[in-house]
Amino acid sequence: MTDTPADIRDRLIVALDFPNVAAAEALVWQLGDAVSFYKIGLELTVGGGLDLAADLIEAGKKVFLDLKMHDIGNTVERAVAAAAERGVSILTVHAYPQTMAAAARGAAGSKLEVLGVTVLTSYDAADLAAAGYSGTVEETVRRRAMQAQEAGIAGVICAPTDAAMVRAATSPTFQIVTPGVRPAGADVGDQKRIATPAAAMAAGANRIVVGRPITAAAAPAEAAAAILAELTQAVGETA
Ligand SMILES: O=C(O)c1cc(=O)[nH]c(=O)n1[C@@H]1O[C@H](COP(=O)(O)O)[C@@H](O)[C@H]1O
Repeated sequence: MTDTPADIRDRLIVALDFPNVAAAEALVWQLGDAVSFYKIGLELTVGGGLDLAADLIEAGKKVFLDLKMHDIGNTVERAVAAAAERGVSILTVHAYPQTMAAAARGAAGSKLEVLGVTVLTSYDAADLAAAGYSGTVEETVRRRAMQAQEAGIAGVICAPTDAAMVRAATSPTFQIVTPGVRPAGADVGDQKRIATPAAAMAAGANRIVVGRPITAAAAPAEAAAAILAELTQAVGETA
């Protein structure tokens, strides 16, 4: 079955990494109907993002609350349950087994998709080693993806360069969402494990997260349209 234009739109999640609601709303206004899914992360949450999440949901948009939770089980379970009540579509936790199991309990019976953050896209092998891990990036991502599936959460966040390996190691319904996406020639910034929107799709990602290539573009609506066109073509090629 091929994707409708609305399905393609839902595959692009725009990261609203802004310090306040006014700046985020200005971008949402500029992007209009072209974008249906927004991510509210740490910076905007501190800047009033939870109220904006409610407004976006009210306006018919989907919201990914990127809080990367990691705490004792009781705290995570209750915080995830509270997020589910807000009507957000996606919530992140760190991909530790105890945390993911608690998150699964908190989301039980709701429509909230909990995703485990495997290895940040700003990490390479040296960063992982410096954090005290002995396995390779690939081994760590694979283990965490399998533990996410075992814990019963919806899927993971991983780099687009990991997506094919995660897809092969997990069930077809397991959700793979990839940040670290850069259209060809775009500024890489602090990301280390990146790929283009088309490559992320071809590797098996369900959705991509894009921030600065849209939010810092001179013409954000045109940048989003170009990425959507690339996704449309990539989905057509993999169908
Ligand atoms: O959980 C995330 O969304 C996330 C995980 C990860 O490994 N890497 C990563 O970049 N992100 C988020 O994805 C977005 C990427 O933004 P850009 O690098 O500006 O496209 C940011 O909001 C990050 O917080």
